[in-house]
Amino acid sequence: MAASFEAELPSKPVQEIAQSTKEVPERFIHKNGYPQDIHDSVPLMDPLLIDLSLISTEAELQKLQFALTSWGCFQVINHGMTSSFLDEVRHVAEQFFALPLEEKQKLYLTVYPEDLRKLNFWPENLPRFREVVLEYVTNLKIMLEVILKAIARALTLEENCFLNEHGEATMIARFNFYPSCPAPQRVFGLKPHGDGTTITMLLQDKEVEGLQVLKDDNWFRVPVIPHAIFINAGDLAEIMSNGIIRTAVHRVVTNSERERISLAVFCLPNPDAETGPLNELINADRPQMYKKVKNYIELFFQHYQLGQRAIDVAKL
Ligand SMILES: O=C(O)CCC(=O)C(=O)O
Ligand SMILES: [Fe+2]
Repeated sequence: MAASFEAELPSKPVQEIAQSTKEVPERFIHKNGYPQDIHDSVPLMDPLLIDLSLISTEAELQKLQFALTSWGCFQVINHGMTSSFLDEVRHVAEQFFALPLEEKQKLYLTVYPEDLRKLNFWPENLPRFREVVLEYVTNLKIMLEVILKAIARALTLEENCFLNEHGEATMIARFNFYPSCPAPQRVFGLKPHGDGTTITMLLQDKEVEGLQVLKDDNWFRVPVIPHAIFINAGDLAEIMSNGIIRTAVHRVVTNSERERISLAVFCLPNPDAETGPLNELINADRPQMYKKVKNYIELFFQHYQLGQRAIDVAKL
């Protein structure tokens, strides 16, 4: 139910709807047998913590390899950002959602490349918003490189190969707001999806759980670890790794008690460049499984609208 990229925005933002009524509009009711037991019976997953300060050690790279190939996600700690700074990021996100509607509607933030930052569209009435968000994404940009290098090493490849295939990163920040919901058994916060990214870096709500990940046809709750950043591999990591990394399919469930906020930063390759499986990962045992793709995000949203997955089109 969170507002997603522009194409998906409902006519009236969900935050406003939740404020004006306790009835859930029909279009939010999930049609395909939403399970009643979404919360209690879904097990908690292992946190899959990766310590970035130890990322060049064999032990950490092995954990990363396991996380990428079996789950497609992990959580990073010791990333260099303090807990109080992460709280400040959450705080500006909360302030943002308290703004009048016109200010919020303008927002969909490309943060990299820098020349595509349309700072004039950023909320003006929040004194610390720009500064905090810019500091946060500057840190994430550095972290993206560290992670792409670590992913290469975890797959026993030369450390720059993912980074080179990726090229200059596009990074898009999206603030998600999930109101408390009177019918959590029947309404998703976000329906099951894989992201159309290389990786997505998510700052979760500090207290309210809601994110779940699919593994071998079973859902697992992602634990809230306030000082960690949750990283999920998207379709482009699956494509670049020729299927060795699995996109983490995930969903967000709602609850009737509390609202939830998260900040997702989507990391994508340059949309004008072709991105495909790394040559190092194509061989007689593992033939090329995906086509090269260009401007994948567009393909992604065309399919998302139809409830389909773009990665299926990219498969050979
Ligand atoms: O809010 C979350 O926990 C997940 C958000 C998400 O999956 C997305 O924005 O694509
Ligand atoms: Fe997502």
